[in-house]
Amino acid sequence: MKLSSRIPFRLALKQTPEQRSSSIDTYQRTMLHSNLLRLVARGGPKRLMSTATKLTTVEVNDKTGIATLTMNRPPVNSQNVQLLEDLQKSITEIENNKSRGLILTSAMSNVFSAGLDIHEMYNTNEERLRIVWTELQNAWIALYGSSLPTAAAINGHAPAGGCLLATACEYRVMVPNCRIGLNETQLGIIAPKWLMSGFLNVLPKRVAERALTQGRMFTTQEAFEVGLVDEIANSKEEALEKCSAFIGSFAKVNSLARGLTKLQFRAENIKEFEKIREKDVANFIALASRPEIQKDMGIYLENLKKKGKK
Ligand SMILES: CCCCCCCCCC/C=C\CC(=O)SCCNC(=O)CCNC(=O)[C@H](O)C(C)(C)COP(=O)(O)OP(=O)(O)OC[C@H]1O[C@@H](n2cnc3c(N)ncnc32)[C@H](O)[C@@H]1OP(=O)(O)O
Repeated sequence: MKLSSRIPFRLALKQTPEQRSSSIDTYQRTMLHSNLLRLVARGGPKRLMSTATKLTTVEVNDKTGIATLTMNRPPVNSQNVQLLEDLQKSITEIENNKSRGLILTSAMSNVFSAGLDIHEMYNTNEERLRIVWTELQNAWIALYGSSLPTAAAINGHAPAGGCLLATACEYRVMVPNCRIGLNETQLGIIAPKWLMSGFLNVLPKRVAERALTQGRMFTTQEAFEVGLVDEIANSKEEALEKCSAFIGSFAKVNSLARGLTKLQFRAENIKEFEKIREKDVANFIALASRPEIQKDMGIYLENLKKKGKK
């Protein structure tokens, strides 16, 4: 089951708060049960494979059984609807193919992901905005809610939505001289709580609050010092090796117990997210449609283009 195939939230909205909370618990139980079945199924033999969607590839190492999911949308892996959908397909595939863990990385040489594709939000209609935001939510919950061990080999810059994907993983290894962070306040926008939750999981509250209010982009070294990334690697290859070593550290741990323990840690955030996900889409549409936000997006895109030409 894809975690994004979620509780029947429209039904839950018609219920009393008590009924709603019980529906959410039912969802959680269903989610844990389905992840449990997947974990039990994972006990079988490993398979070697290499597959691709339009914008992602999945390669499973036949020796370690670890899958590497690579985002490949030049020039900067900005997250359009296609990339967000392909990420979900690849995550589901990795969860179903008996892989031992998932490493997320990028095919670009200096960018992990530039976050949401701003072109997708600029000069568009409400329906498109709804699709963009829903697919971002779906991609995030598929990664954040996966019971597999997950790690990000951050081989380049990871602003905003790039940081979101990296912090949805359990472990992060980053190459030097890049930047990572949630820069939303710098753009004059407010990231919703669920979007911050991975960040809040890994940083002390005080550090997270300051970084989020400043819209701070950490250098690799700074990110390592505050704990936003776990290790620094000198190359993408080394980052992949370190991520594999992290996933390998669970080799002797019962995978069912591991996965369920992880999900218990994340259940509260997932539950909160499920409660507000529809409202969150409406909020995003309202925010992104505002004329002043549209104007700022246009200026931001122009500046990015000018910078690119320098
Ligand atoms: C203003 C946004 C308003 C949003 C409204 C509501 C949103 C509410 C909630 C917010 C949640 C998530 C938000 C996001 O994820 S928004 C995206 C934020 N991302 C950024 O700010 C990153 C911007 N990009 C960069 O800083 C740099 O590109 C880079 C990633 C550090 C890479 O630098 P580089 O020198 O290697 O490449 P560069 O020359 O800058 O870019 C190459 C081309 O790619 C285009 N481009 C870069 N980033 C984006 C992007 N996010 N969306 C679309 N296009 C992007 C850039 O314009 C260049 O294009 P061209 O070749 O000149 O045509």
